[in-house]
Amino acid sequence: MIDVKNVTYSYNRTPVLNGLNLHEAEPVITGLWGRNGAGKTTLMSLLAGHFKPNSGEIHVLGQDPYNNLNALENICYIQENHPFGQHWKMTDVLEFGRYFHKDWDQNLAEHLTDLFELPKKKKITKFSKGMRTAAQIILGLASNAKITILDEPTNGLDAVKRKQFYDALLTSYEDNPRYFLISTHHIEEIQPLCESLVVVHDGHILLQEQMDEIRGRGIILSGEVSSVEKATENERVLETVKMRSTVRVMIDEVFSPEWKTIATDQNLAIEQASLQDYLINLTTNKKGVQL
Ligand SMILES: Nc1ncnc2c1ncn2[C@@H]1O[C@H](COP(=O)(O)OP(=O)(O)OP(=O)(O)O)[C@@H](O)[C@H]1O
Repeated sequence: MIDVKNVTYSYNRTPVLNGLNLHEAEPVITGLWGRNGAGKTTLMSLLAGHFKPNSGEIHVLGQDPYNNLNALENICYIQENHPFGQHWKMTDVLEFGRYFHKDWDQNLAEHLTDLFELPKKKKITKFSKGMRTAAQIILGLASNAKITILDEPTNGLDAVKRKQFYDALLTSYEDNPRYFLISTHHIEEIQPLCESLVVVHDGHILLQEQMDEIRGRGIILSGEVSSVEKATENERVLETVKMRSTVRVMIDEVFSPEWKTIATDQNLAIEQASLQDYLINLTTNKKGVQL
């Protein structure tokens, strides 16, 4: 579905993506995570054909998306602040969607407009932030595009609306499996929806894995310094927090019965790291924090 090979991209000679590779052959809901400025939006813009890579190749459904109307027929990219026309109302948004997306689902668009309680006759410029976001979501889901890219789609949505969006996304995906790439800073919340996760860091893909596998990663051990050191001496330590005579470390391992046994043997407390904390530690160097 998408194939990104060795792509580099710079803004005014400042490199942002640096030999980035990403491949996905099947329809899947993929979460895209990275720290601020990691390059998520740049990657999404390249996939949507908005930019041309400085070097490397991008193929979306077998075609180079840059300046390619044929390829763009199958791509729906909803930016964080999607540009709506100055005088647009919801009826214009739905009209726009119907015009630009050949697989547009008008019934779904109408249903979601009602579900999100969006007034049809009010100008989008007069919408609240959450209402604008909901309008963007409607464009993204009802497009039915084979490649649907959503940049921070839940920004400004309250908890009820976020749940409605997740349910609508899953139902729409079950009806019509396609490639969804969804960038987020709130990985804990969207991880149940995602079958895979891509992490961008330092201009390349740090991780591309099945969500089920990543969910199990990150173990936190705490106890006496010497016992923790013994248990973790051959491990990749992602974070160390010293508290007088005890220490708390996160290691890059899968939470397992074997590790529970090791912890019990060494008289250590053990817990599974949250996905968010694991990813933050994977992309920062927080070793040696002293409390
Ligand atoms: N139009 C631009 N001109 C110059 N530099 C830019 C431009 N857009 C982005 N950048 C820079 O490129 C880098 C990557 O930005 P990008 O928006 O792709 O990151 P991101 O992962 O989406 O970040 P965030 O999570 O903060 O939205 C940042 O250092 C940013 O300052």
